[in-house]
Amino acid sequence: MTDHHTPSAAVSLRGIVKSFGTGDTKVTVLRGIDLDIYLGEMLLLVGESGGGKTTLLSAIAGILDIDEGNIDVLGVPLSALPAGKRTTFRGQTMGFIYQQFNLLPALTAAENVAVPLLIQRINRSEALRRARVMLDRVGLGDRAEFLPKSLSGGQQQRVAIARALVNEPRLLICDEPTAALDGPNGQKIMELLREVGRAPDRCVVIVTHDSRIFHFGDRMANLTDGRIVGIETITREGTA
Ligand SMILES: Nc1ncnc2c1ncn2[C@@H]1O[C@H](COP(=O)(O)OP(=O)(O)OP(=O)(O)O)[C@@H](O)[C@H]1O
Repeated sequence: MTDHHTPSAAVSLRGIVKSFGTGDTKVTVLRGIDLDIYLGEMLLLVGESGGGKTTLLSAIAGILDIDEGNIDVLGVPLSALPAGKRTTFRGQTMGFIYQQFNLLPALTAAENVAVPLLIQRINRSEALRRARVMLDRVGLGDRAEFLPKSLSGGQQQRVAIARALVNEPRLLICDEPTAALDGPNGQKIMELLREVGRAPDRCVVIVTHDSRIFHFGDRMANLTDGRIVGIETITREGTA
C-alpha cells in the first residue's frame, strides 16, 4: 500500500559532478549535487549567476552527459541510458519552457502547440484538436489561429506553456520562464504554471533569478558554486 504522506521522488540526483574543458581550462561546474524533486511539487532552483543551474537542468533532461553520479527520473536511471533511449524518454516524459518562447514564426498558435504531438506521429487533426484544448486551458482559446507575431509576450509564453504541456509530461522543466516578461505578466505566468503545470503525478522545476516569483514555489533550492547550499520550504498563506 502506498503511504500518501511520503512524497515520492520524481527526480533523484545523487553525487552529480560535471566539468567542462580539460587541463588548465577545466572548470568543475557541478561539485556533487544531491537533490530529490517530488511528485506534486514546484521546485525553484535559484543561486548566483554561473552557479550551474542551467547545467543541472540539462543534466536532468538527459541532454548533457555527467562525469559522476546518478540521475533517476520517474524510476528510470537516466544517466545509464544510451543517448537514443534518453531522447525517446525525454520526449515521452518531459516538457520544456524557456525564457525565449521559441515559437515557430510561420506556424499558428495551435500548430505550434501541436508540434510535440506531431513528432510523436499523432495524426494532424487529432494533434490540432488536442492543441486547441490546451490553448483553451491557458486562456488562449480565441487565439488558436494567430501567428506568434500577433500575440503579446505574455500570450506567446502561454502558447509555449501549452506546447510544453500538450503531451502531458510528468516533468516540466522551465529555465527563466518569466525573464522576458514584465512584473504583472510574470506573475500571471507563474499563476498559470501552478494551475496547469502542477499536478499530483507531475513535478515542475524552475530555474529563476526573479525574486518576484519566489513565493510561487513549494520549495526553493539554492545552487551556489556547484553545490546545493540550502533548501527552503515556502509557506504560502491560504494554501494547504
Ligand atoms: N558547454 C560549456 N562549455 C564550457 N563551459 C560551460 C558550458 N556550459 C556552461 N559552462 C560554464 O559553466 C558555468 C555554469 O553555467 P550555467 O549556465 O549552468 O550557470 P547558471 O547558474 O545557469 O548561470 P545563470 O544564472 O547566469 O544563467 C559557467 O561558468 C559557464 O561558463
